[in-house]
Amino acid sequence: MTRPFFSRVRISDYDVFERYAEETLSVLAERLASGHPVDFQDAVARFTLDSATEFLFGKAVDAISAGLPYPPSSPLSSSSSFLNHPSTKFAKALSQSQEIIILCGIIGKHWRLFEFWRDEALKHRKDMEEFVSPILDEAIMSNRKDGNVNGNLKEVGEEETFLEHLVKFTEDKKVLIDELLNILLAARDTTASLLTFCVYVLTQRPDICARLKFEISEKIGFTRRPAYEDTRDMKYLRAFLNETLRLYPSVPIDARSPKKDATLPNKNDKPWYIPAGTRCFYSVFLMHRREDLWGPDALDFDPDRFLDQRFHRYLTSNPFIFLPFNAGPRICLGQQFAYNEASYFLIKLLQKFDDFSLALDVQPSLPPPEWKPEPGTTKGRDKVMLFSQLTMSVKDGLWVRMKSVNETFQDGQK
Ligand code: HEM
Repeated sequence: MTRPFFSRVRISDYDVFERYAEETLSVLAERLASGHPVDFQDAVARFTLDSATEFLFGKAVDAISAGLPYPPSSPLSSSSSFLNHPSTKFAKALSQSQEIIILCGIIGKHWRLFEFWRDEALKHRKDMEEFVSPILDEAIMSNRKDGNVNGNLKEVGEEETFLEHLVKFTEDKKVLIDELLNILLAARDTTASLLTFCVYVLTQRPDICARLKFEISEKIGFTRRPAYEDTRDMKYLRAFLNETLRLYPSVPIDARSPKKDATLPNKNDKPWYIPAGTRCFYSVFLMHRREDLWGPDALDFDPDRFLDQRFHRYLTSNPFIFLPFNAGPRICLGQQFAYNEASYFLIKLLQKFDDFSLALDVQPSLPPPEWKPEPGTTKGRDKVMLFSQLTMSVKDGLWVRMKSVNETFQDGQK
């Protein structure tokens, strides 16, 4: 019932992204103009939460209107209007539910003992339901009004939200909330992670930033909003997104368990025997950095590897070495939505900003100084601390400075 909703027409409706990208970029510009750096990771998590809730429920939680945090070292950091904003409650409940999911996954079947006295997720679920419940009621009522009580009209309507589509199948509020929150969890932090690491790379690689801007100037210019037809043909942008997902995959570790007893090949030895039901974890993060799979420059950030002969040499012949969205029947349903959303946001960002740099003076967590770069490893390469729960992020936010593109530059490129 979910799959038809992710059709091309639906996911290439860029109006959903426009409003929240505009709002996020103006909030960022305002804060930067006041002389403060911004936590880019926090800003894009607000953007992806607003776009995803609008796409799914037809109503955004409006997380961007809460404003942005100040660096923890700033005396302005704990404004009560920011901390008590209704969207902050929703976002916090979503993140804390995610932490419980991870714990539950790690502890496995003994998790029930931890919940002997109380349901750990209940409070967070209630906080989210407070927002979702009235929207559900409205969708159920309107479905009944349309005379579709028995759910006969199951095709996806043109202007329909995901929720309006789901209520044609069931009015069971528990099922509806589970479905919606499941997709929201899958959609928000993954795309926020991708955008965060894209900007981290831009702070390190002005050469890549210049090539992206060149492609934008050729295809769209610096004043027009991007359309689906523009982003579809932007090869360097897509290669940049893929290279970011290769070295900084949003989902760095994944797992599968076989339904029946199975074996896995073991290069120079007998195959591995995997009994049915055994959970096998694998690191997409490490696989994406292997020189035997990606070549001797596997550790270098180079989008061209998705455009030149290396693409055919390594990837066409062995496509399962690149798994940011996983593969097979349970491949990410939102893959195209994510590419569209990230492309849209990055184009708008690069149309408006320049000179991206890390604000290391306010960055709360930095890699320890003894982590010196070592050839053949990525130890000590990154200037920020990577952090991983279900998704990968920058520990304690990605604090950056960037400059608004000046008018002269814009005019010169038109
Ligand atoms: C850069 C962004 C994203 C990345 C890297 C990503 C990655 C993934 C991965 C690795 C999985 C498979 C998890 C597993 O092994 O079970 C997955 C599943 C899924 N993703 Fe995404 N995702 C992204 C964005 C999105 C978005 C924006 C949506 C929805 C709008 C979405 C919806 C889903 C859904 C519904 C599933 C479950 C599919 C199923 O089990 O059949 N994802 N995603």
